[in-house]
Amino acid sequence: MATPGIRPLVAGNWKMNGSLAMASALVGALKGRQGNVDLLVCPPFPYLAAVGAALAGSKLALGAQDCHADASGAHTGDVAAPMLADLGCSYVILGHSERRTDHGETSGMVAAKAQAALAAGLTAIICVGETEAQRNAGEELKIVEKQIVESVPSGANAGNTVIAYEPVWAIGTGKTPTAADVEAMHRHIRALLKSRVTGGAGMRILYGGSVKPSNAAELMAVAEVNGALVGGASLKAEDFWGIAEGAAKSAG
Ligand SMILES: O=C(CO)COP(=O)(O)O
Repeated sequence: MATPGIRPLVAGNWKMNGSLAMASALVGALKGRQGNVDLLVCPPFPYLAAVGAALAGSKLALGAQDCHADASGAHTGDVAAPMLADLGCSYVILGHSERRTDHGETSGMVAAKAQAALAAGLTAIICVGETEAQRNAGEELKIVEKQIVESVPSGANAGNTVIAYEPVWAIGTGKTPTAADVEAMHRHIRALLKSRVTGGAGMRILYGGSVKPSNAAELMAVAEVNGALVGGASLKAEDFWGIAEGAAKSAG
């Protein structure tokens, strides 16, 4: 079992993909399924309401991919955390490396967004991860530690916050770290959470980056891996479910 007592979470980050028709087909195929892992889908903002309605009565949770740090106001094009809660979201992904790169999000901004998410009653999935150059320089533990220290807000606990370790070089590339490298990073994150965060021993730490059905069981069995944040493979019901089954094996 990856961490005794922690139920795995398998989360699908659809990123900027899909259509209304695709969303409804995907959710229709997943909706009746449940196992001994928690399942979450995070569609783009425009599809949240429709996906939320389609998921009603199912065990699948709904999440968004970003929120603003303010609860309301003059921020054209942005979306506030209470709006997401209003739509039935229970999670929001924050600080994904694509947002850190595309929108210049700093860890300080991520912490402010996470604070807003927690205030709205959402669970924040805070993403961290090193670039290939940082790993080649042997700096990955230090980089991720700094991101966690600066991105996780005060008030975070095992019930309202999830950490997702996503090495940037593994996202969408088909490359994954070795199980030993994943374990070293997740153990480092666990030690950090235990020393800094209330209930850090029980906080979920997800792995993300090129997770697919064929590698899910191995990755999910690694010590201190408590589920997956899945990109490309979350767009196909059978692949996403295959990953959930891989995670369920590690759940015991
Ligand atoms: O960025 C990711 C999830 O947030 C991972 O994406 P892929 O699973 O497509 O590598």
